Amino acid sequence: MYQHIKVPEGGQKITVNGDFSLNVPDQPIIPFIMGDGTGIDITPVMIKVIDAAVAKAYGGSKKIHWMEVYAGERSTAVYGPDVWLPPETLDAVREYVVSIKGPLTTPVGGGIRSLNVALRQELDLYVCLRPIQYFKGVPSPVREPEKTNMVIFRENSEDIYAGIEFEGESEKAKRLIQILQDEFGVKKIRFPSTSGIGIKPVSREGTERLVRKAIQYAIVNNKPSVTLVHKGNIMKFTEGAFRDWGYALAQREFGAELVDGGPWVSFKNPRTGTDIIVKDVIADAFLQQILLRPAEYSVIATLNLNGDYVSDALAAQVGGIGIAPGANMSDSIAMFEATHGTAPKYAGKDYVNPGSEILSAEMMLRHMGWVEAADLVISSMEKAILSKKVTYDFARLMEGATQVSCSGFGQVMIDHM
Ligand SMILES: NC(=O)C1=CN([C@@H]2O[C@H](COP(=O)(O)OP(=O)(O)OC[C@H]3O[C@@H](n4cnc5c(N)ncnc54)[C@H](OP(=O)(O)O)[C@@H]3O)[C@@H](O)[C@H]2O)C=CC1
Ligand SMILES: O=C(O)CCC(=O)C(=O)O
Ligand SMILES: [Mg+2]
Repeated sequence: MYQHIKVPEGGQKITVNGDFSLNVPDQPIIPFIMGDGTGIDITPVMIKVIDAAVAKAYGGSKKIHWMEVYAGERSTAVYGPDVWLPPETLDAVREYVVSIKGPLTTPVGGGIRSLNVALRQELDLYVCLRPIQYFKGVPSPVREPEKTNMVIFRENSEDIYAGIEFEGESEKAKRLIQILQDEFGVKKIRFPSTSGIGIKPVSREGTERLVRKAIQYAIVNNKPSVTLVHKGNIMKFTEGAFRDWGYALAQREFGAELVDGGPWVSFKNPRTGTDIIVKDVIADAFLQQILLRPAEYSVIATLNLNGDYVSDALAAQVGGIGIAPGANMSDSIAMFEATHGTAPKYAGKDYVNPGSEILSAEMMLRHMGWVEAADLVISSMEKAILSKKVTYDFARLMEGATQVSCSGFGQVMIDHM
């Protein structure tokens, strides 16, 4: 049925019900993308650790059947020189519902557009969910890292990531600038003859579906607040509109009411009766407040570019992007992936921290309802860190640590299960 994807025998598909709940068989087939760069180091370690956790948690009654699907450099090797994202990869990710990927390279300036962004857009994985959690013993640049406890909902389908860009001095850029000047009265393009032009679409629908998910998450997980992070003072009809549409949604769909005349709004959590405040903050102020007053923030809903910046910044506060997991989700499909990239200087050296991808897989197990295996991943991660047998990123900041390799850290985790 597929050209190059080999469907494992003995496994079954995860399926989705009408209410978007999952039917997860005991032997599910999970597609994975190995990833470029350090993907070849971390993905096999992730698989080994997750297989060990599942085997230990369920005594052999459950098992994941991993199915490699291709994107990035491995895809060009398998499908041909210019095939970076074969259609059958998208088909398989859709068909098998839950998947995981390693990082994929995107060149700066010219060259292919991001495959990571393409996967999110093609599959309409509109939520990028990135929890920021502190593990005891992890070295952090801040004094009280345990106060940083947030969950980022990054809008994943719009904003400047739509890739509508025209190179400076190209015919298209010149035409667009001409139209802006002639038809829209634009006078403020400082150097029109050499300006590249980028377009930033942000819609009400896109904002509402993201903010709705963030508020629902706050309700289910009994969180005290949802903060809309934006740069709406400068970009009024994109980032400012994100804020306004977010507040309007909270009022319309969740019955939130103005706090002290607004703009903050608040409503009672229907499950627990506690207050949930929906507030907003401008992105630059947010970036200093997460260092100075992190405990004031809980669930974060933000646009695509802000979410990208904020993810790495918050990850650094709890130990870095070596331990920063994530998921890309639509209502039905979920593709898990680390926050970090391919770290090319370390590729193939069995060196980097596999923690982000392992914790992304932990989110995947929880999403599948395999809570016992997910708990085992978390507890073995905690014990591994407390044993101080850690990869270079933690070892260089920890006193008395023993530095282990990428696969070595996976083994330390397994030894602690
Ligand atoms: N979702 C995805 O697939 C993503 C892909 N990318 C792509 O990755 C490529 C490289 O991007 P770059 O900007 O260098 O960002 P990276 O996230 O790949 O690396 C930046 C730095 O983060 C640290 N780091 C990254 N991964 C790990 C890890 N597993 N363990 C410990 N530390 C880690 C390293 O820090 P140090 O030098 O201090 O050791 C590294 O030099 C680009 O092509 C980019 O587009 C980027 C982000 C996400
Ligand atoms: O697509 C890329 O290469 C970068 C993506 C990224 O930085 C992210 O998803 O956080
Ligand atoms: Mg990023």
